Amino acid sequence: MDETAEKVSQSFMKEFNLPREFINHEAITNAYYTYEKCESMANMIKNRVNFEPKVAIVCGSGLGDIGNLLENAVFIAYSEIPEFPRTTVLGHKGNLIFGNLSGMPVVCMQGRFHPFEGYSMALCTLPIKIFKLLGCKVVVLTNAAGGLNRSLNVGDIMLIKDHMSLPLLSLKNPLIGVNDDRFGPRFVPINKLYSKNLRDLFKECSKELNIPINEGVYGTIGGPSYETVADSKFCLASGMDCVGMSTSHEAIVAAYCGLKVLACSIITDMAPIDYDDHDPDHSEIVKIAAAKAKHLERLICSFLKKLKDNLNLLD
Ligand SMILES: O=P(O)(O)O[C@@H]1C[C@H](O)[C@@H](CO)O1
Ligand SMILES: Nc1nc2[nH]cnc2c(=O)[nH]1
Repeated sequence: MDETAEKVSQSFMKEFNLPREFINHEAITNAYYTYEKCESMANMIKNRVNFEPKVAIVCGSGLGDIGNLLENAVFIAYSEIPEFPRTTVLGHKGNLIFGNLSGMPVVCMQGRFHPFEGYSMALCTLPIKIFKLLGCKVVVLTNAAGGLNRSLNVGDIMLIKDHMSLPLLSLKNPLIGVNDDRFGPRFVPINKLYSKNLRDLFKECSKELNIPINEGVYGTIGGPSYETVADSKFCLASGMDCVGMSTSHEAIVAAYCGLKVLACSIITDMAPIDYDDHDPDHSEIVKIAAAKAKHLERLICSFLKKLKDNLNLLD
């Protein structure tokens, strides 16, 4: 660590009375955002909205319009919630929206936090803990992703059946630090992370609406730089079907907190696997996600309706 970073870290630890061993970025965040602090953030929100959501929807890049579908919507800007992070990325507005969607009480996160913005994984996933404390049972994660598998096309919807996260594999994990059992257990099995029951329900919606979907493995890289050709080839050969910079760590914290997870990618571009391939461009990615969001919105609405008729899946 350089000298300035060390000084900042020292003064932070002194201010919050953290022992020396909390030098890890994730551990510091987790030590700071205690269960009690998260509870008081959740209580502040409950007092504002007087509404108990059962499902949380996290909107990916360019997918924030999902939030505008909610009936009797109540908006809370992230800036109104003390100690909640702020969004910094184009296509991520920064509101929690509460309301009903297909008869299901929902909270929608219109804009997410990414590790490349400088936030720890633990801070990026703080909202998931808040959703748990608000009473949510399910989280629906959405994202914009680059297609690696050449059987995918721009505009396709990919239901995530599993993930591979390069940051998470290398000890950048939101659960690092002293564990509070009130959130979840120390060690978390994640081999069945993306609920089969919820995926089956989503597949039924796809058939009924005649909106084809693919199923595959989502890969997470740290970003904000996109992949080199060699990176893409490595990711593809490792079994990733598409690649993005979010979602996996959120899914892990959801599972840790006992929430069921459904996750979908919109393929907004093809990740470069040849030196002549097109450069990924974030403003294009946001435009394409927004333009293709209608099908995903219809699927999510139909999924919530089915979930309402199968509330046993929430147990
Ligand atoms: O929030 P998501 O995962 O949808 O955002 C994607 C991944 C990067 O943040 C960005 C790259 O263009 O879009
Ligand atoms: N290539 C590529 N395309 C994307 N589209 C959205 N996210 C990504 C990413 O991480 N890589």
